[in-house]
Amino acid sequence: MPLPKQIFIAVIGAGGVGRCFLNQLHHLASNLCQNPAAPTYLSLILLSTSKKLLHSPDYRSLHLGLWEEELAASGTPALSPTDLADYLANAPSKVVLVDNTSNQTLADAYPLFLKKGISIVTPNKKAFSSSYLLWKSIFSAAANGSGAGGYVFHESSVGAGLPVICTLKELVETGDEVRKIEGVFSGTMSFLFNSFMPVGGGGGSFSAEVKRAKELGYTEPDPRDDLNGLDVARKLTILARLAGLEVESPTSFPVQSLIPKELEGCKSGDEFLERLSEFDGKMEKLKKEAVTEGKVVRFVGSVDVAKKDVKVGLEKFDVSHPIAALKGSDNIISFYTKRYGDNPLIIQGAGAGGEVTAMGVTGDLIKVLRLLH
Ligand SMILES: NC(=O)C1=CN([C@@H]2O[C@H](COP(=O)(O)OP(=O)(O)OC[C@H]3O[C@@H](n4cnc5c(N)ncnc54)[C@H](OP(=O)(O)O)[C@@H]3O)[C@@H](O)[C@H]2O)C=CC1
Ligand SMILES: N[C@@H](CC=O)C(=O)O
Ligand code: NA
Repeated sequence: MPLPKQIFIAVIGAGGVGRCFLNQLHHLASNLCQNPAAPTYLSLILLSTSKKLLHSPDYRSLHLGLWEEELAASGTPALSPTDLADYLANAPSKVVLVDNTSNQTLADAYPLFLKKGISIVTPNKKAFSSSYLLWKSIFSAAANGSGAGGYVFHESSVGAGLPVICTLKELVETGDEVRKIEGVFSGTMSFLFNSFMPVGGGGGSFSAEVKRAKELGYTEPDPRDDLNGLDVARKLTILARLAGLEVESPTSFPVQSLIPKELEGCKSGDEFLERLSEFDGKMEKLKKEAVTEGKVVRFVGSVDVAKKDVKVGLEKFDVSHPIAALKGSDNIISFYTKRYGDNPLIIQGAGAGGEVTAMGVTGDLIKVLRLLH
């Protein structure tokens, strides 16, 4: 009978994605500990939001079924990344940190966690799409880079749970030549244009659809980060880097913003959402122009690897184009490579939402658990 293995899990962020991840973790933990061939005990030792912290000073497992009540009752504030790294590095077995936030300070500390042997799984794009220096520091510290530290996986940082990053990595690692990546990379933008400007006419007002996208959990915590194009620019930065381009930052190439000039000074996302309807007329005009030409408008992006060209913005499409036919929060990502020739490898499906994003995070956790065995 093999010895049971224990892995400690620390989860930061319990919002739309974090909440779904915790449910999936509960399911996974129950299954793994019952595996008679190789039982693994996943112990949740820390759970934190920006204001509250639940943690186990003696590394005993917290109750996965009761996290919500216990976190709500906690009066302890969150730990700084340095204190968090010290606490996790002292755990008596391997640790996986699950970052379900969009926090930049935490992302900046990934090299520190990895060097201490802590593995990371995350849907947070910030670490992989900020400076190229941070990208290099992460992968030179990680065991699945050129370092000796923990493992790092971030499938849900592009296309939510869709297998986008693992596919691109396999194309590259098996010696294919990736020439161009293009498509719809934002669940929010896809939802907005599919519902505001559907093929066949109709659709709600643009500002009402933005509010709906937020309610459905598709947007970033602040929806302006979607509408300014930066979320798509971050995803393309990640894909371009994986395809071999040294993209310096998500602002080092052309990105079209849909934020009206007059609203650039809004103090909060809520103020922005309140005032957005003042600009619905502008979006209606865009819709009318496209309809007159028998087309629809969609928010797309592309990486041309040979030309080292990355761009993000609005484009018009014939109503018969596959991009015009997308539904809901669907992403569509086409990889043009030497091996696939003129018929690209295409990945399509929901590109935002708590459950599908958490699936990518839980899938990454399973990959780390296999490597830690
Ligand atoms: N939603 C989606 O469809 C997708 C999301 N993602 C990514 O997943 C991540 C989470 O998104 P989502 O769940 O929608 O966002 P939410 O805003 O719903 O949740 C964010 C969570 O992170 C917590 N948090 C923020 N800052 C900190 C901090 N400094 N320390 C501890 N906790 C913190 C928040 O706590 P508090 O409430 O106290 O602020 C909250 O619990 C983001 O990086 C997003 O880009 C990726 C793909 C798809
Ligand atoms: N806000 C993002 C969430 C996933 O990355 C999107 O809408 O695609
Ligand atoms: Na993905």
